[in-house]
Amino acid sequence: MKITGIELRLVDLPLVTPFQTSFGVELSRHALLVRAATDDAEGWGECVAIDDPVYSSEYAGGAIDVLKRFLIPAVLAPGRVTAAGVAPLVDKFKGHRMAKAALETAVLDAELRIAGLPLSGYLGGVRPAVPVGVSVGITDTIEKLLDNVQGYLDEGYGRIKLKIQPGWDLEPTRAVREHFGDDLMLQVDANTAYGPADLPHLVKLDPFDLLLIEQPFDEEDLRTHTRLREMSTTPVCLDESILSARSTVDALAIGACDIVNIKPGRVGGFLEARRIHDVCVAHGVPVWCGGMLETGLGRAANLALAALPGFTLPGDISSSARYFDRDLTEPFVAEGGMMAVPTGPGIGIDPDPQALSELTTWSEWVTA
Ligand SMILES: O=C(O)CCC(=O)N[C@@H](C(=O)O)c1ccccc1
Repeated sequence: MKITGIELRLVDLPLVTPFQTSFGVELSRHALLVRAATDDAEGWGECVAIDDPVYSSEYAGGAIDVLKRFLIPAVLAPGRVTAAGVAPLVDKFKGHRMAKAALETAVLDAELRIAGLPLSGYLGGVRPAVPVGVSVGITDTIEKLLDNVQGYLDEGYGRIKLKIQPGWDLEPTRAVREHFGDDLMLQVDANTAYGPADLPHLVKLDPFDLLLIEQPFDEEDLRTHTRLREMSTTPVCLDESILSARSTVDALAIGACDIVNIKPGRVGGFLEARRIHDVCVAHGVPVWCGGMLETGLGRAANLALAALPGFTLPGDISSSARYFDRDLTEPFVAEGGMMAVPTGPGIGIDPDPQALSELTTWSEWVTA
């Protein structure tokens, strides 16, 4: 496939409410989009890097720079490219998995649109709809948290994920469990906010019968995750530590997790995400699809991945309205805790031209 040009575009989607995690408060989603133009179709990729390098080392400004100066020229140089050929072309540039993922996805989307093949079918999806949950940010009070959770349950979400951090963990988790009962599918996400000294404290989450505790310790500290699994009955899930199929094998080999959160943007794209899925299925480890406040473009692609057989736990693929008054695309809506997998070619959805135009804050064409 010949790519005639690549467009980088920043869009600014205000969040309906501030989203507080252990690493900061998001007020709006500044998403970096990559559009691959060919004579027969265009493909879209969404870079999940946020504004500041506080979730991982990547950030939107750095992704723009590495895409413009290194990744895009490497992919355009041969004159023709396939999606499977993107990773080998950019492998010499270390890291920058989120930037690489957006570029690979744009090329893959264009390729599949030309072939008339939905991303889900291409990846090996087996479900027409997938279970989805919702991520609930840290709030000022327990009462506000309970109101927020009630609101999401009223919208039909079956799984609740609570953000936790030191000082906001046992009490909010206990309050939600006691208020909504034992049947609620409930999990927590610490985003690396704890250290080895917190092991005895985190074991106190066991009585709340959580689905999992997500990434309590540093991305590079697999051993303390292993130690927590030895001390606690709550399944341990990794997020930030899972960068590739190789790092997944290492994490499983030392018993660092029971469950894996797969985010295609974090691991370099959907092809590596599928490899991680396959490694986990081979080890009997359940996976679910994490979210990074994606617009409908990234949400559509995540739904395709979540249709693979090993994705047996609800993903963070909430309705567009959970985050945005106005999405870039037709809004995604969860019904009864489920969301339909797009069936159109490629990611199966296009940005609304007016929304794209009005929400764009910057764009630039990069050609060979
Ligand atoms: O529903 C979503 O898209 C967000 C789910 C979520 O909580 N993502 C968290 C995470 O750590 O997993 C996150 C949010 C913003 C930025 C980075 C990470």
